[in-house]
Amino acid sequence: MLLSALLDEVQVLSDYEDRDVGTVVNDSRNIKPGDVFVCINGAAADGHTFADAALQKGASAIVCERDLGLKEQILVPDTHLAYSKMAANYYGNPSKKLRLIGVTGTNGKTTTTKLIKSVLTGIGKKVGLIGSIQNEIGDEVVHAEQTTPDAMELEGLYARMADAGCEFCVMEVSSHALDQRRIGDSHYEVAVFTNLTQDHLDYHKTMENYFEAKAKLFDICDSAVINYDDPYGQRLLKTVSCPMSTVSMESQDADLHASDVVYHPDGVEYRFDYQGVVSKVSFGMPGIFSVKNSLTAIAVCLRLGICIEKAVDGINMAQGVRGRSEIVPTGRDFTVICDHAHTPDGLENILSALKQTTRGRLIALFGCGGDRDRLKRPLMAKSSAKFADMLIVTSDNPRTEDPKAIIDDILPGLDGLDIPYEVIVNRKEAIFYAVQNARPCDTIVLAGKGHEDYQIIGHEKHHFDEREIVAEALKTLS
Ligand SMILES: CC(=O)N[C@H]1[C@@H](OP(=O)(O)OP(=O)(O)OC[C@H]2O[C@@H](n3ccc(=O)[nH]c3=O)[C@H](O)[C@@H]2O)O[C@H](CO)[C@@H](O)[C@@H]1O[C@H](C)C(=O)N[C@@H](C)C(=O)N[C@H](CCC(=O)O)C(=O)O
Ligand SMILES: Nc1ncnc2c1ncn2[C@@H]1O[C@H](COP(=O)(O)OP(=O)(O)OP(=O)(O)O)[C@@H](O)[C@H]1O
Ligand SMILES: N[C@H](CCC[C@H](N)C(=O)O)C(=O)O
Ligand SMILES: [Mg+2]
Repeated sequence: MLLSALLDEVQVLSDYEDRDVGTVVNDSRNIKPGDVFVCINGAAADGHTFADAALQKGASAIVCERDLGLKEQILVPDTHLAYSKMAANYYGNPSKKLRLIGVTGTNGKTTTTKLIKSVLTGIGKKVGLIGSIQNEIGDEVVHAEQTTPDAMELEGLYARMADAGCEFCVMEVSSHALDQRRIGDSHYEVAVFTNLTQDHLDYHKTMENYFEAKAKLFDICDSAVINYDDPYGQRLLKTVSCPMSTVSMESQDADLHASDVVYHPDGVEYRFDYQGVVSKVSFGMPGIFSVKNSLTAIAVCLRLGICIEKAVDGINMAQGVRGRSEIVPTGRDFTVICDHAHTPDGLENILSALKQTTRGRLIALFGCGGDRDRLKRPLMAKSSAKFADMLIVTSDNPRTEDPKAIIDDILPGLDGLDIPYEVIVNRKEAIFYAVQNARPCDTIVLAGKGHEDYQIIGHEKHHFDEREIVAEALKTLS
């Protein structure tokens, strides 16, 4: 591809000689001869320091933000932006061939995107999906390493979706991706805001920065669906200028308002009113957030022009989502639930929901991810203690942190609270303990890892599937 074509619509501040180049790469370790290396000043390193290494591996051009004194350099004002635009150019701007739906918010992105895809697929549409569990091109599954992938991977996925005939792409848009401009010039037919509660302050530092990152999605969309009950949702309502629908469980002022909610151990039922038409939903995932996420998915479908009956039918037929309130079979008189709650708000939601349907003790097993927001750790303990009868504090993905030090950050959240708890650092041993000590009618919630089938210790991923571990633990029972 010609360098000039790759740089189409990229603001370039220096002269360069046009030539054929290879692909666009932002990691010097992956350079092949002829590639263009883009220097990104990241959280852990400054890509500009790897320009020489990239040249030694045969890079044909170096895109950078500051003068490196190299004849191969191409100066741009913002390399994040240049990288994502070059990625789009490399793949022929495939997002323009798709109807994009972007979902952002602290919790509920994976569940809501899955539900939207489910409704669209149910009416015969071919749909791509990008998110934390996996990426999907119709029925084809593509491994996902991140919630919102790096720009080259993202544009590559868009291209595969467009080639495969997908009309829609439903995607989770993380605050990191918005901040790092991984999504480039993607433009969304519908942008969705689920909620904003504490997470990722290691990266964003303040809730205000975190909110501002999320709010960027609403500058690049044709229409929006916003959670009316969330204080940050209320702030968005005042600033977003495109057409929008609001969803609420609390206020009749919202465009879609859920009422007459009935919680079952395995699902929810509710009614909602939309422009004077009352519809009834019966959705097979439990908990208050299942009402919120399904109502949000319905609002998105209405924005896409799908009729209300088809949207509601789609939700009524939708399957649960892996690792979200997932019941792990035990064949015993106690229940094990595997859930991805990994924030104070997520834990409060799952545990308050299960409290209503648990006749025995509600036991919450959780840890906190390493190399992630430290400030949320004691708050997660406090949230769990609000509704659980007993806690088992253990590890999540310790990553490069000492698991015991993470637990030391969690425990102060329990100071002064009268709740029994056990600390078992090894998560497998903790799950064994929970299963071996379960009593009739207890519910054990394995929180935090959900769909993950691995545990990250240091920089390594080890196979760790909670469903398998529960099955192993059950075999030890008499
Ligand atoms: C904090 C964060 O988001 N970091 C992401 C970011 O890395 P970065 O730009 O900060 O990279 P860096 O390590 O500082 O290096 C700077 C530059 O030097 C380059 N480099 C580095 C070393 C070298 O030898 N040569 C070289 O060229 C790097 O490739 C990079 O371009 O860009 C990288 C490429 O896209 C990502 O892989 C990386 O994700 C890291 C692994 C990560 O853990 N991200 C998490 C926090 C994340 O993004 N999570 C959200 C989920 C949020 C949610 O929904 O809850 C997500 O969207 O997945
Ligand atoms: N609307 C919601 N509000 C609050 N909590 C929710 C909501 N939906 C789901 N949850 C809780 O949060 C957990 C994570 O949900 P989900 O995976 O859908 O969120 P996410 O935004 O995709 O998370 P991630 O940050 O990992 O991408 C669920 O397992 C559930 O416990
Ligand atoms: N998308 C979230 C997922 C967290 C999952 C939890 N298991 C953890 O490792 O903290 C993150 O990357 O922060
Ligand atoms: Mg997700």
